[in-house]
Amino acid sequence: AVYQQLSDLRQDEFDFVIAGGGTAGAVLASRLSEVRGFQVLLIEAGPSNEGVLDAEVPLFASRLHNTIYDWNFTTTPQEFANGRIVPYARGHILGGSSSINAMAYTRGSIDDYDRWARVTGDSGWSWNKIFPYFKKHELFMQPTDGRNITGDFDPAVHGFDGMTRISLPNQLQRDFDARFIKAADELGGKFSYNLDMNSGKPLGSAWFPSTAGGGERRSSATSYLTRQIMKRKNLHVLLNTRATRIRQTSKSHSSKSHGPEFDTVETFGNGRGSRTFRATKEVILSAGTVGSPHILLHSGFGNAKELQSVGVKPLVNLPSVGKNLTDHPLLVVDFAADATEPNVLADPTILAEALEQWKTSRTGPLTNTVDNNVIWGRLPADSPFEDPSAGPNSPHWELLPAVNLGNAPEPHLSAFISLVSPASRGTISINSSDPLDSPVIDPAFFTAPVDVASARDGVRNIRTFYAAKAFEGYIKSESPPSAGAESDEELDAFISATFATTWHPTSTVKMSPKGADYGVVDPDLKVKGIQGLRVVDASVMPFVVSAHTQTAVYVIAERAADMIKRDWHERA
Ligand SMILES: Cc1cc2nc3c(=O)[nH]c(=O)nc-3n(C[C@H](O)[C@H](O)[C@H](O)COP(=O)(O)OP(=O)(O)OC[C@H]3O[C@@H](n4cnc5c(N)ncnc54)[C@H](O)[C@@H]3O)c2cc1C
Repeated sequence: AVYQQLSDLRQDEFDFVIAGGGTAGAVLASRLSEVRGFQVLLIEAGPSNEGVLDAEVPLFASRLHNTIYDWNFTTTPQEFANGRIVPYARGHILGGSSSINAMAYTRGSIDDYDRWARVTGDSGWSWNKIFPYFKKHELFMQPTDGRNITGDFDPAVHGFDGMTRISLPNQLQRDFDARFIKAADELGGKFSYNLDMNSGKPLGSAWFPSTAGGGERRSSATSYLTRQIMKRKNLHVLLNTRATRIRQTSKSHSSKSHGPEFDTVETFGNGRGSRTFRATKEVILSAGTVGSPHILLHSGFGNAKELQSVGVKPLVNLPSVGKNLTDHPLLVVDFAADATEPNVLADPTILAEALEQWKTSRTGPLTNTVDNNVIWGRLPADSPFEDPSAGPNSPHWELLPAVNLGNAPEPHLSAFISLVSPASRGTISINSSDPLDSPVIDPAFFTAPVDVASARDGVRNIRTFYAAKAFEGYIKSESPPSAGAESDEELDAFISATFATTWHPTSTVKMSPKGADYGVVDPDLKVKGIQGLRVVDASVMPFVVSAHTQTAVYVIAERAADMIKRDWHERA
């Protein structure tokens, strides 16, 4: 059942209490409630995703920023940006960031997951062991325009009966998509066509799949918390309620070998007072890379001195909480182009027609996400920097072409450049003892010089790609503010003045080997040194994957659900 407010829920005790109904939280609630004997409570700070049109129409994704469906965070002033503050969207809605994201469906490389296995000492996180979970999550389907996609993807690496509908672009972009493939063939080498960049070897140019299968957004809420699943008597979904702290109670167990048990979640419901919920089996934090360390810090988990300095009583000495924040910075380079693709979002007449088409048949321009194509590449082999990537299959940058998007009325072609193997590390911290205050978010973008080098390399590579003969007569010239920036210094000034985020923060509650004196959770995602508490979301990644992060979160949650079921000797 779904409860809109705290007072609607009668029960106070459950087997599992999950804080955060986002990407990972919804997967866990769905999978754990497959076991009829498990009573599961999912607590989400935001409202329902039901009936939110902007969260259904793929091309409307950007309209969800700065709304009630976004936490509307901002970063601290960023040093490399001369003190500029960067907006930092996070989903505040059932389905979390999967309900507001750009829907790119990318897994990362073999090396990304094999590095996780290596640094945690758990082979279960390796590419080969995780691979079945990609298939369990994915329901790959035909694009809604019905075109023949043979040769555009490799069926062997996809799942066809999983939970989340995935597809290649639902509609081709006239003028552009064919030229993109031609350019890849013409230039070859690092730009060569890659049949399927979700094979674990993403480098090269490829078609770009998304979680907009069937022409509409598929989030963890629409795919794992369907109406049918929501009818389960043992599944309770509480909306509009914040988890504020994790606590011990008089009922908590404690043992010398396993430490104290944290079995209770303190909540606050939208101005309607607070209440606690007890988990007889486990509390699971799934509040995301910003939310999970925020709750832990306010509960007294962290660096004792730092907690004391803001008036929080230290309870569990875990100095890594909130550290290692890793994110992918983003740049946009624009080109004037002879692009005849309609600018749907900027023209009210075209938009009205496109919306009608979407409503009647889930076809047309609104079914696509911002990009149909992608290029993944690496810094040159002779780069003087220590390689921050997981290995030779992991890209340093991603180039995403977008046609006629944004408010500029004149035809243009953009390239989004995302730095997907960054070396910079930031922090999530708190500056008060009030858990309702916003956390302090400092991604410390571009504090590692290799990230600046990757950004310059990305800009230079999109220029090389767009200079292919395939684009002759189509691309006219590069537009300001990047136009004319050639030297390292000129490019650095452009990067510093304009970079934003790709919204891929991870690693603030990172995994480390059992027994390690760093990290926050063990490879089974249990918080070190205590009992009864796991963290399952993007925050546990020991390193960010060199890809958009939602798919990695889905497979973390799928594996976690299996681990939890196994621990409690239950099977669906
Ligand atoms: C604008 C945007 C665009 C993106 N684009 C893409 C993309 O195209 N492809 C891709 O792969 N990835 C993308 N990402 C990243 C991806 O969506 C995230 O990595 C992933 O969804 C994170 O999952 P999560 O479960 O860790 O956190 P989330 O999905 O963010 O879930 C956390 C949930 O916890 C809730 N919560 C937080 N604090 C509390 C609290 N105290 N009490 C109760 N509930 C709480 C939140 O409201 C939220 O619902 C994007 C993200 C954003 C924000």
